Amino acid sequence: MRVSEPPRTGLSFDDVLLVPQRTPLTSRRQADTSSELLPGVVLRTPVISANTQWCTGDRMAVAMARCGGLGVLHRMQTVDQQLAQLDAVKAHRPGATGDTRGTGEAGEAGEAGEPEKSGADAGATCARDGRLLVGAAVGVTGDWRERAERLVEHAVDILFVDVAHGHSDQVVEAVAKLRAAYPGLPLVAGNVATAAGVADLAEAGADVVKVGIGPGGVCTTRLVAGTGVPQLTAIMDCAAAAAERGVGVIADGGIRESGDIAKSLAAGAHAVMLGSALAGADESAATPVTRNGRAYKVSNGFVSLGMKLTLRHAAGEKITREEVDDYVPEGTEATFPASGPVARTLRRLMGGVQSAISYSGARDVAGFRERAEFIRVTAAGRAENRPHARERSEQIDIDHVSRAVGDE
Ligand SMILES: NC(=O)c1ccc[n+]([C@@H]2O[C@H](COP(=O)([O-])OP(=O)(O)OC[C@H]3O[C@@H](n4cnc5c(N)ncnc54)[C@H](O)[C@@H]3O)[C@@H](O)[C@H]2O)c1
Repeated sequence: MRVSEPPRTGLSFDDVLLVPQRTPLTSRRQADTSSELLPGVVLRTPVISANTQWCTGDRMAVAMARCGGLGVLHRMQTVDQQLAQLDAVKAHRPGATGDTRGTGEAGEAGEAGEPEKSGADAGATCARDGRLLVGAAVGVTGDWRERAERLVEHAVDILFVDVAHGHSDQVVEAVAKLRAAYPGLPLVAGNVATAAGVADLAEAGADVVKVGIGPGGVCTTRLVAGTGVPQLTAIMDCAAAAAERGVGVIADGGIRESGDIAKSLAAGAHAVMLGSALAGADESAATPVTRNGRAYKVSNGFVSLGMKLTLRHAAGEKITREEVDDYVPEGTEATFPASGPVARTLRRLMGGVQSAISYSGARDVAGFRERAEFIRVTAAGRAENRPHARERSEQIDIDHVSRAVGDE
């Protein structure tokens, strides 16, 4: 056993605030949230929907790409099921119908996720062939090679090698094999929480590393395994190592509000991955339920069963009680309040990020990363951060505002 000397402090999102700085902007709408995840892949909304069974299927992947973000199809299903979802995303015709993100007025970046009345997918994330860009997850055991091969045959744009402990020999070897088999294919690998993890995955051939051990909204790794690095420190450590090697970073987990997205980008992430924050959306793969007259979406069993049993269940096999009892889950099932179209959530989140960029005196994400200054806060500071005048916070109740503008 050793304790790092001098003892290091791991910081979480709530441990810091961004210090306001003089801005040249006259409106937050002038701030540009675009971020280059990979050479040639720019996300106008640097948000990726999580590759979990209760977040990203084809509906969510289409909606995310149309809003300028990205969806990653989960692997908690058979290869054929995942391919059917991939084909469905690729069959979507940008501009075919409705609600997408606008380009904003001339000279302004516009608000992310903004519906565009003309129906054109103007700000959508597209591949070179004009179809929507989409990612898909693979593991490192079982049929993973076949899964990867068939996803590539079906024109997946980015492969995500996603394993709980990504800094393992097994994952490093899998990434190296995929890199050798598909030299030009964008590869994301994770999850890790240290500079050493980034170095090994980058060396193996990952273009982007996914960062986060245990911060997720439904994750219990830190309780079950007592393991993890507070997420802001993990992002900062990993982003520094990634910058040295010219690879990207996705901050995965622990983000509840737009301020946390802003802090992640300021700390060096090129995009964030959201699960719980998007799972209540109409397009999420979670199951809709109504309880006491209110609409919710619920996660659907993967967490309690784990990867192997979930895959057997998806293939129609019977699972015994013993097998379920033998599995040690590192997560918890969850219920998410229904939150309407994901475009609405993204618009709100990106509005917050635009505010953060302008408060830091920057115009875009690159400038934000350079200029941002974090100040640590105490418990008293954290208490001050939240609305604390009850009558006033009731006055600005968001449901009340929605009703007033006839949003519901
Ligand atoms: N990063 C996190 O905090 C976290 C924690 C738990 C699960 N998850 C997510 O759950 C999903 C399933 O992940 P998974 O890894 O269980 O999938 P999986 O069951 O496909 O496991 C992949 C391989 O990693 C090995 N593995 C898993 N945890 C390990 C550990 N602690 N040490 C060494 N090897 C380990 C497994 O034995 C297996 O060989 C993924 O999406 C993952 O990101 C994430």
